Amino acid sequence: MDSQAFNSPIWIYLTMGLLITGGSLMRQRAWSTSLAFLVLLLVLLERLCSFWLPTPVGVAIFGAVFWFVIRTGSQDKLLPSEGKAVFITGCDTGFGKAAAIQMDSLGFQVFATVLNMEGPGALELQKRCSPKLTLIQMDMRKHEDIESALQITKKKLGRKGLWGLVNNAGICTTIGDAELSLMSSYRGCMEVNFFGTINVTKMFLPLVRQEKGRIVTISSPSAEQPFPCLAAYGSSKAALNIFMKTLRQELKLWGVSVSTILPSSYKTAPSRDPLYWDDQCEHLIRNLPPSLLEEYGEEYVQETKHLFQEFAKQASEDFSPVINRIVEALLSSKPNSRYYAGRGIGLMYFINDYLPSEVSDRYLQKIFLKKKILPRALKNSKPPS
Ligand SMILES: NC(=O)C1=CN([C@@H]2O[C@H](COP(=O)(O)OP(=O)(O)OC[C@H]3O[C@@H](n4cnc5c(N)ncnc54)[C@H](O)[C@@H]3O)[C@@H](O)[C@H]2O)C=CC1
Ligand SMILES: C[C@]12CC(=O)[C@H]3[C@@H](CCC4=CC(=O)CC[C@@]43C)[C@@H]1CC[C@@H]2C(=O)CO
Repeated sequence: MDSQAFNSPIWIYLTMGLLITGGSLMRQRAWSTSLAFLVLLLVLLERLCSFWLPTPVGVAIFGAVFWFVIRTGSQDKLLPSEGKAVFITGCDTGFGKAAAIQMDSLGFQVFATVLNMEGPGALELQKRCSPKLTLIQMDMRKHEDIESALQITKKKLGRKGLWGLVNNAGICTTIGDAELSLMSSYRGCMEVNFFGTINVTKMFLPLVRQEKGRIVTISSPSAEQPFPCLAAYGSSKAALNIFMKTLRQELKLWGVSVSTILPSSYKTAPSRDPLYWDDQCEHLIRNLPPSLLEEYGEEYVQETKHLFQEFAKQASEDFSPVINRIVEALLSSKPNSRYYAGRGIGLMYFINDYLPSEVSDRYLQKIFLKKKILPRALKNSKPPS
């Protein structure tokens, strides 16, 4: 093919279209026959745009139409919710409480666990939800609590199994550099986010297998991307992610679907409470080895806390993207293995998946914590070349 053939905008559109197609289909797992149809649509659309429109306008229209086709083409049908039993952890606050209320309103038989049966979250659930909802006290660090929750659930279900298990509960015990984070913080995150979640999953799996149901786990992009100062939390979620990916493969035989939800940043309990992070920061400074505190400096640790508290102010207060994804993962006729929930998450993953790590690392540092203070020991030394 001579070089003239490549001066047509077709190659720009086609490359862009296939890149968007590939990325979006991978995201949506829409491995449907629409691929051939979509490629033909790309070529036809390009001919129309390149004949009658200047390239930038043509690319813009082409991109908009293509995105619309992808978005509508990948919506699956939803199964009925009436009478389906769902067990959801961490309903005192945040996504868990909102999801329990939403699922109860959709007719699910909800088993909602809370840490504090007399807390405001539990009282709100009792007030707002139907009598079908069962509140259960459960600290997922305690095997006996999980066992008790399982017995209560089984007694209520009778001969029925469990359609859905929503692993929502999770904590972030510290915001700090990986080197500065205390081992107690690493263990605290692992105890709840990993060991607690897999213990609940293993104990409730027989009930879910009985219904050929769904397991939905709320993870975090910090499990897959190096968010600064979230090594303890991100590591625990990374361990959880690989557990769920493995489980998804192994449970196909049983007809059980396993999905992971990856939310962006939301103003739930941890982000709402600056005092929580003041305490975390004071605890860290009190417990750091003196030599390490000397090398980094207290002002460096305090800056991290202040930047995080500033970041938390811009977190979204509308939880509906997450709640809608949870319901979709429970009721879709073809649930995805992964769901992104929130603004900017697609771009974040595009940068992470397709651009050099230098770019994606810098992007994360820009969007999350724009640190300006250097560790004390570096202030007098030459910057690395
Ligand atoms: N808020 C956000 O920006 C994001 C949150 N997530 C994840 O969403 C999930 C829900 O968290 P949020 O609603 O944001 O925060 P949240 O703090 O409002 O809710 C966490 C829930 O977990 C429960 N919990 C904590 N320790 C527990 C334990 N030992 N046993 C049983 N339950 C326990 C709490 O009572 C609370 O109800 C978590 O897994 C979190 O990692 C993921 C990405 C973003
Ligand atoms: C840790 C926590 C939940 C998260 O996963 C977010 C984090 C703030 C920075 C983020 C931005 C994103 O776009 C993806 C999610 C996240 C890594 C949040 C700070 C407090 C949240 C928490 O404690 C959850 O239990």
